[in-house]
Amino acid sequence: MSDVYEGQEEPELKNSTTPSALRQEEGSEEERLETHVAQLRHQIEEANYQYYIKDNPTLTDAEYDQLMIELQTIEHEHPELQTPDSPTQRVGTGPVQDVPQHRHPLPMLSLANARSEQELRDWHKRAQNILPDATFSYVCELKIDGLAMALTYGKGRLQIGASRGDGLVGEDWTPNVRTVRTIPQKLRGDNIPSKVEVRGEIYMPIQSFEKLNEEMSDDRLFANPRNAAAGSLRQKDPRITSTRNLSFFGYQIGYVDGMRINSHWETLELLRQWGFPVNPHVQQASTLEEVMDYCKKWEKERFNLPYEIDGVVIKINDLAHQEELGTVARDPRWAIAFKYPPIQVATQLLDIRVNVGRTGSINPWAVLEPINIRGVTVSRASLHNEGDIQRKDLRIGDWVLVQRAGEVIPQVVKPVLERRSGKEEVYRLPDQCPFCQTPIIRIPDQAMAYCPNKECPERILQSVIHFVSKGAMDIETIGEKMSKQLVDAGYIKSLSDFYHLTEEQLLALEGVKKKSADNMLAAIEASKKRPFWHILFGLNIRYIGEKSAQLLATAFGDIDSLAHASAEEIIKVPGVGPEIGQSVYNWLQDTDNLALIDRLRAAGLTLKEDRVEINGPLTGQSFLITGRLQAMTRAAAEEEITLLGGKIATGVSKALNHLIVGEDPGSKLAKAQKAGVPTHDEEWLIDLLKQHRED
Ligand SMILES: NC(=O)c1ccc[n+]([C@@H]2O[C@H](COP(=O)([O-])OP(=O)(O)OC[C@H]3O[C@@H](n4cnc5c(N)ncnc54)[C@H](O)[C@@H]3O)[C@@H](O)[C@H]2O)c1
Ligand SMILES: [Zn+2]
Repeated sequence: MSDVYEGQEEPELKNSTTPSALRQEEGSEEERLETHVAQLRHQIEEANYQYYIKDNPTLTDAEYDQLMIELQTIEHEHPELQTPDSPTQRVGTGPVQDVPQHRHPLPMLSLANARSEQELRDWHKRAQNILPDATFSYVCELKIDGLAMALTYGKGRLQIGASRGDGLVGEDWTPNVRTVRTIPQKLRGDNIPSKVEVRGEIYMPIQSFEKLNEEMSDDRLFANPRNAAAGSLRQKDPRITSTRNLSFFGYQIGYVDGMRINSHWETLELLRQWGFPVNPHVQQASTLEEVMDYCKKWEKERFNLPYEIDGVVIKINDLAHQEELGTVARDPRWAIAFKYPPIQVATQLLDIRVNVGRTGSINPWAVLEPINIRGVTVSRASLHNEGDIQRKDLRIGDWVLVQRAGEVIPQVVKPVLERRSGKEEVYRLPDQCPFCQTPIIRIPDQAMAYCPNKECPERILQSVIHFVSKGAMDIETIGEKMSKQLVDAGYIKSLSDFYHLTEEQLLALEGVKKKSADNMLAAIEASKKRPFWHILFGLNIRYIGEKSAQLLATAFGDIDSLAHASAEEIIKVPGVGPEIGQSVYNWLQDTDNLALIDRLRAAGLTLKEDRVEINGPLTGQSFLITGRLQAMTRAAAEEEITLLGGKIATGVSKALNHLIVGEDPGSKLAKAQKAGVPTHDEEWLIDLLKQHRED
């Protein structure tokens, strides 16, 4: 988690307001308390800004929560210190200036937290005291770790998608929200109100988060899927949002015109009918014991989910009860979040070592005293880069907090300063690559260090392992072990050597029989037909992930056009950006790399976007778009059609299969009608794409 603490001072953590802690300071007791409260508020405001506006938290959630609890406790004990603008009274933080604002017709609230069974019981007791005669039933939901959105539909069509902001005024992100594929543009069914506001969570699946971070430069890594989701949604260019694989779960109706809904469970059912994804694990409960069981069950099972949750939300089912219970400050009384403890454990940092990545990056990693975190023994963790180690001030011998969230690789969060003995050693990156002894280079303004030696054995091995992997050349029969055997035997010095391997060579390797040698050769042969973008991805160009490889392949069509493009032209491709663009450009300026491309071409690889070869559900069909689309940009629509195998025609002819007609269509419409080409509206296209999208 490289972003934690960046540029921030360590917050002073105090757990209680014991007078002894305060007495040591100057001034009267009240003054000291006031100053302390002001400090807390300032720290929380600052953390809110970094978290909600910059999508780049400077505290861990646990640290933030601790500050908040402290402030709440003081305000509770000293009501005279409470102010209406205290962070305890408001959610989130106001919208940023240059984004259109959206005033929520009904405030978007936060949730009170329970961290133990007792706190859950206390919540229940408070509700029961207000409504002594009521028999409550509950709905239990997973607390998806994303960002809350309010989606306004008029006559069944999506009109506004807004973030929560400070609960009263949010940011209007409608064009970006439209790119989230699981959010319906149009409600389904015939039970559709004239106006309705649907609330839910936009989130990023863990897998997409990890992929995205692979493509980000190391000093811009997202701390967690929540920040990645927020950062991806809050983009000036919706085209970037559209590449980020965001998803959505609906969980509430903010308001609705002319429709009577009696329970929260009914709400969820309606949302499903209208076409919203509703989390499949929602469950009804009739007793608090059942609620507890649900909380316990998901505390364990949450690690098997493809997205992150940070707790469970419990809502009182009956909407009449909800209304009577109302809200207090920023939280409804009828709901509570049962939060899971952070998955951080302390252990000792025994050593720091480095490995070399497939692009030559020097990657330090932590050797840890083995420790069990949620059922998995962790003995090593990634440390990203030297800058990150310095920022966190990690020293060899330190006790450190390690966390493992979801499938995410274990991370060293920070040292436990209180446990320092003074014998800890400050770490410095070696001056030479430990695998080939070449002096390491550092690129100015980048946190990363690299082994520049293209013949570095470790770098070659890692690049080979990547080349044969699934998203790249998909040479299934060659795994990591075989890759190492091939490199060690000296057969593979360059990626193109794969295409000159002989059966004889393979049979000479330990444990290789004729059958497996034949299988390997067949798989290598088959890989020649891999579409261009997979090859581009397989070439181990710094920052190029699957998505950017697809974007580049679609934009340039073939390797020669890409190699002749200027850095500016590459950067201009929507979703690519300066870092990736510059990296691709630099890579293609290198004569060794160009020679590799020539050898791959000579071996028979397809280094162009052969559209017929994208064997997708739309293969063999041609499309043309005229007029303005509402839900997505034309470029995004064309890109998706292409990725599904469809072809974008250059003009109207009898051979054209589909003309998509947006708003204010041009002359193509008349031409198409004359030529008898089928025409469709945008919704038809959206349905078609939706139908064929593999998740
Ligand atoms: N690290 C930091 O610096 C920092 C700063 C600010 C906030 N935070 C984190 O954010 C929390 C406070 O944020 P918050 O005000 O969004 O409160 P919250 O996250 O505790 O709970 C409210 C939110 O839960 C979400 N949610 C997910 N699933 C839901 C469901 N099924 N039903 C209803 N809501 C659901 C919604 O987005 C809603 O807005 C803190 O406890 C802290 O963990 C951290
Ligand atoms: Zn090296």
